[in-house]
Amino acid sequence: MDFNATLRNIFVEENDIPQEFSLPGLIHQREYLSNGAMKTWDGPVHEVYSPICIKTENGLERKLIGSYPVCTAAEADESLDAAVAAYNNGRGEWPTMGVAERIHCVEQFTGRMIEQKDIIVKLIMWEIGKSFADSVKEFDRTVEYIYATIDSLKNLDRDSSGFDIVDGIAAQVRRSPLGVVLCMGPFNYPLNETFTTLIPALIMGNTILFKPPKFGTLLHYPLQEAFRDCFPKGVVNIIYGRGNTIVPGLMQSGKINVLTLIGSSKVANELKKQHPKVNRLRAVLGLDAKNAAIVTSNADIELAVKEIILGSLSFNGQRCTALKIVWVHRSIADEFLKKFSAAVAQLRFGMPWEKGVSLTPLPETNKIEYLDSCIADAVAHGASVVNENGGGSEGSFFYPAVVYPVNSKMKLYHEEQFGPIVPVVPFDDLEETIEFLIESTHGQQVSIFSNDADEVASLIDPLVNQVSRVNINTQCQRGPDVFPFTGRKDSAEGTLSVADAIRAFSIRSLVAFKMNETNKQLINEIVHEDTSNFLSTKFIF
Ligand SMILES: NC(=O)C1=CN([C@@H]2O[C@H](COP(=O)(O)OP(=O)(O)OC[C@H]3O[C@@H](n4cnc5c(N)ncnc54)[C@H](OP(=O)(O)O)[C@@H]3O)[C@@H](O)[C@H]2O)C=CC1
Ligand SMILES: O=C(O)[C@H](O)COP(=O)(O)O
Repeated sequence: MDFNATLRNIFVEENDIPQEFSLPGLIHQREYLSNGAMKTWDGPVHEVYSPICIKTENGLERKLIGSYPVCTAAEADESLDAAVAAYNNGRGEWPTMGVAERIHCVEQFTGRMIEQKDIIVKLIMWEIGKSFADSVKEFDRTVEYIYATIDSLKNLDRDSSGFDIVDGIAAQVRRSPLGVVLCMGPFNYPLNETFTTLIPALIMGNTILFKPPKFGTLLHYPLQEAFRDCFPKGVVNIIYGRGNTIVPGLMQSGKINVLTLIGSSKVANELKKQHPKVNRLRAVLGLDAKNAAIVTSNADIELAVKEIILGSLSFNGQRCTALKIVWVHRSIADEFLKKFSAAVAQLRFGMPWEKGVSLTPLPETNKIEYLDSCIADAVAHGASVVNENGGGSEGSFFYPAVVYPVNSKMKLYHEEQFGPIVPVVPFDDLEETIEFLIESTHGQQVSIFSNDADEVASLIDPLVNQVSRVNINTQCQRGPDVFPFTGRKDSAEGTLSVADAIRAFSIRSLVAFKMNETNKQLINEIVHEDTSNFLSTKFIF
């Protein structure tokens, strides 16, 4: 197959874009949601160019799809003040509202969100180049996550059975909100990763300042009015602009109580340092990873190839959970590489709306240059691209490269490439793979491929002490979303799953009663009042 010849057939002209996947014209947004109202913006805007390139008379060009405000620190500060006022030191309408009412607001919002599914899904596809099928999945999964969060909160509440008495003291545990949450997410799951933090933070009674990522901003517009209509004034504020210009001032103000960032550890560390009282800041972070696959001499090679293809190249490797380095026992390396390269050649690349495509355009404009530099560095240190056409690029497409043999002198051994390159490292002794994980600054997940029970068992213990999830004969992934999702070292802070996220965005406060006659009577009255309708009680674990 000639990669470049095939690509020439993929690119289309404007008029050839299938109608059902087109946007309803250019989407020029000039508003942002602050303090319960849409504020009109007449300042500078950011023009959004899709990673999807279109054939024009000037050659291939990223298609312009719309624009949005580039707010400044002044608008960000105003929105922050709105969130602070809505929280009102825990005395605002939202943090004091009963759980049942907050759930009701979130349900109403979700209903409105579902009405906007068509446009949101199309915008995910156009803004970040995710396949249409995967964009639909991202939307559906987000809605499921919201409903699961609601169920989880109801169950958390139901578990509270009044008071525990220890040493003559009765204590009730309440889950209280933390304050103002600054919420930021990455480009690769612009809807899902945002809502994974924003919704649990919101439902627990916190107020929100949300800044969408630069690739994946327009898709949040259809939700602005729903946020405005479903929540009290100032509870959700959305600010548009570049993170590096508007966020530092927010952190330096000391008014942010919780930083939640799904993105890179470099950004998270910088932002934490900017807070004047970092010990008063809670951070809930999902960060970068260098997840490894370990294919032992006892592996089912066909199965390993199938899983590692999915693990390393789904959405072009742009997943935090992607397999970003593959360790293969030297005795099976040739066979693995041959089968893996053949499987790569079977992957379909194409426009994101085409059925069955797995390789799609890359949104980051400097990405291809970075990926080329990784390959050049690996080649300079003795590796080569072993699959046909590997590393070729045109427009915003990059053909996956399988690079072998990778070693510790290379960037690809250490850095999170976050793109379609699969670095393969040969090993002789499993101890080498454990050493790699011990030395790594990351600690999210690992996948072991082996059919030997003793071998698998001998690896599990050392590996669970390095990463937060060990997958056996399967790729790394976040789901099912009810599983705890976190990481060690630089890969995370706090745990995100449905139930864990509710805990991450709240604090347990005690109400303690010395058990004398007066207090026994008081407790009876409180329990009676507050458990009459468990959902209306604010007394939850
Ligand atoms: N562990 C997890 O759960 C997940 C982790 N990730 C990680 O996310 C990364 C990819 O996403 P990416 O969008 O590139 O991540 P970034 O860290 O670059 O961006 C995340 C957010 O931080 C903002 N930001 C970036 N730079 C600054 C700055 N200097 N000051 C303030 N804010 C800033 C961005 O805004 P702006 O866009 O305006 O710059 C964006 O909203 C990968 O490392 C991936 O592993 C991705 C998904 C899940
Ligand atoms: O950004 C990511 O990679 C997501 O958190 C992982 O989700 P996935 O494993 O389901 O793709």
